[in-house]
Amino acid sequence: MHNAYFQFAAPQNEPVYSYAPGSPERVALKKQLAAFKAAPVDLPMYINGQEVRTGKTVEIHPPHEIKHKLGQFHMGDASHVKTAVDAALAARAQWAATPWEQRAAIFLRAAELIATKYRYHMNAATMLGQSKNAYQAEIDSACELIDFLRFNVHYLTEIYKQQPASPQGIHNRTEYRPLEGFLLAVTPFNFTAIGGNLPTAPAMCGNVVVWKPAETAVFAAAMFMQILIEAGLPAGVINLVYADGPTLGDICFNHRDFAGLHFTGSTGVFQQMWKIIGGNINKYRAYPRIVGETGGKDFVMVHASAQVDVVATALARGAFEYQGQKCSAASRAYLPSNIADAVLNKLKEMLGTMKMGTVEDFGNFINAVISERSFDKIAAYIDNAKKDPKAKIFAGGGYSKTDGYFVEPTVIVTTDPLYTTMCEEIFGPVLTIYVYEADQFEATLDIVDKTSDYALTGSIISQDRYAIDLATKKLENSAGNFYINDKPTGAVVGQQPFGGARASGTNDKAGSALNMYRWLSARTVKETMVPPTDYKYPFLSADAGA
Ligand SMILES: NC(=O)c1ccc[n+]([C@@H]2O[C@H](COP(=O)([O-])OP(=O)(O)OC[C@H]3O[C@@H](n4cnc5c(N)ncnc54)[C@H](O)[C@@H]3O)[C@@H](O)[C@H]2O)c1
Ligand SMILES: N[C@@H](CCC=O)C(=O)O
Repeated sequence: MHNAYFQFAAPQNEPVYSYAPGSPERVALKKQLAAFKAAPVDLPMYINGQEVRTGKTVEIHPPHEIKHKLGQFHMGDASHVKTAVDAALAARAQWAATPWEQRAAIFLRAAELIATKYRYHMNAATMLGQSKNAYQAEIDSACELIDFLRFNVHYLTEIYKQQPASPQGIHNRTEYRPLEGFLLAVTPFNFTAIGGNLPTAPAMCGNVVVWKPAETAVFAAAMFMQILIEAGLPAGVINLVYADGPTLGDICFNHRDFAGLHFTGSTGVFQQMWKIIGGNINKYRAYPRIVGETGGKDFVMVHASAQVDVVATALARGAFEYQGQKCSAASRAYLPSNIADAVLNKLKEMLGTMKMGTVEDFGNFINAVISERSFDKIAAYIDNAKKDPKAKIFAGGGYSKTDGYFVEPTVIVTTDPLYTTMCEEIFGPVLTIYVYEADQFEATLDIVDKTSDYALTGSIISQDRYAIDLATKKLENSAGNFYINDKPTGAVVGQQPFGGARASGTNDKAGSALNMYRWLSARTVKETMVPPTDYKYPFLSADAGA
């Protein structure tokens, strides 16, 4: 029974802990890392609120310490995907009818549990499973995930308030229903927060979800699922399955009740899914909503007026934090000839101080890349650059997979603005730099715009306001998130809604009201207080026959 309009506190961004030497959070996190390393985990799927163990197990190893076994997860097959879809559909009616304040409370409670009781569990699982240092885990698996949960509750509350006008004698209203069917959330390895956001954003809206995380991120995903259950998420609302992509797609994309896809990952996989959904369009009850945030080839454009230290720092952080495995990572930069040498030398000096190794050693800025497949792909790009006359390895270039998948932060300088590594997404710690004549700023902006099919993030670094204005205008379509005098990474929920256009995705801006609208289907209801009782218009009765 609703007998009040409920309000939720306006959300604030979760404060980022520093993990500085001697801090209590550093002690607590190290303790949790040690605990996880001492006791291997056995991770089930979660279908209809039940833990499902198949016995077909896949081992989990930290990418930076591949000989250590962290535990295992239980792989599912087509039958588990089917059961998950059935469980979701069975849960739908009751969940959709549950009042907003009750649904919201579950996600706010999950946010609170992560902020307090499970902060170090989430961070340690992300550090060990996905090879993130403490700071990178903190901004992801603690703060960004908490922010997604709290801010999305706020955005949805604001959406529900939006109502049409009602003139005298008529009451109009808009109801924001969940979609008719189930949602599929398919999530990438690189951000635990994205893994958490993709199933929960539609679920908040009253939808039911089948969630498949990347195999390399199962540890943190399962931890988050346990927290959702502890927070009171009813059985069947979100069903976490581990299945290979094509098997999952075969069941979900052929189902009459498939209502939408919430995807983040590579462009190729998303385009393949879209094609299959398009080919099956006659099978569905309604047009599925398709939201996908995908790859990037993110740029840093530097003007002749830029400060050397600002540029070198933006490149060092933007390109190499989390080993360049952010969709937003700077992977191509354009330096003006007047400061290029100074920037390159400063950058090399910074890279020389970056330590690489395990996540337990908090002195390491660089950890491992996610998998052997990824390592081999990155190493091939580096090897090709070593052989190509158009490219020169300016810094780094080394790699080893003896103990873990380690790739040195690598800077390639090229004489060709269309060299392969200026165009293709590598998704590793490789930055390619093209030096342009300082008086060719505007022509180089055209090159920046046309070089890549992607349009995710980009930066302009300049002290000249006219140059900033020109770049902002000319690169309007080149990046969904555009930064002025900053690195192109590190968007914060509620501050820089995130997403790109062109081949980078549908630009529905994760962590914003725009995204929440995609999971709602509006019904408009008009009620007439005193209905008319005669079909004739007034003018007909007044001048009858004239
Ligand atoms: N734009 C963004 O907001 C954003 C954010 C994070 C990552 N990314 C992108 O994600 C990519 C890196 O993540 P990744 O390596 O996990 O991406 P990926 O495309 O390899 O995998 C993403 C998800 O899709 C699944 N998948 C793969 N093939 C499938 C298939 N045929 N059918 C169904 N599911 C399938 C994977 O198992 C995983 O769960 C990069 O391209 C990066 O730019 C984009
Ligand atoms: N919020 C992150 C998203 C990165 C995606 O992989 C950023 O802006 O760097």
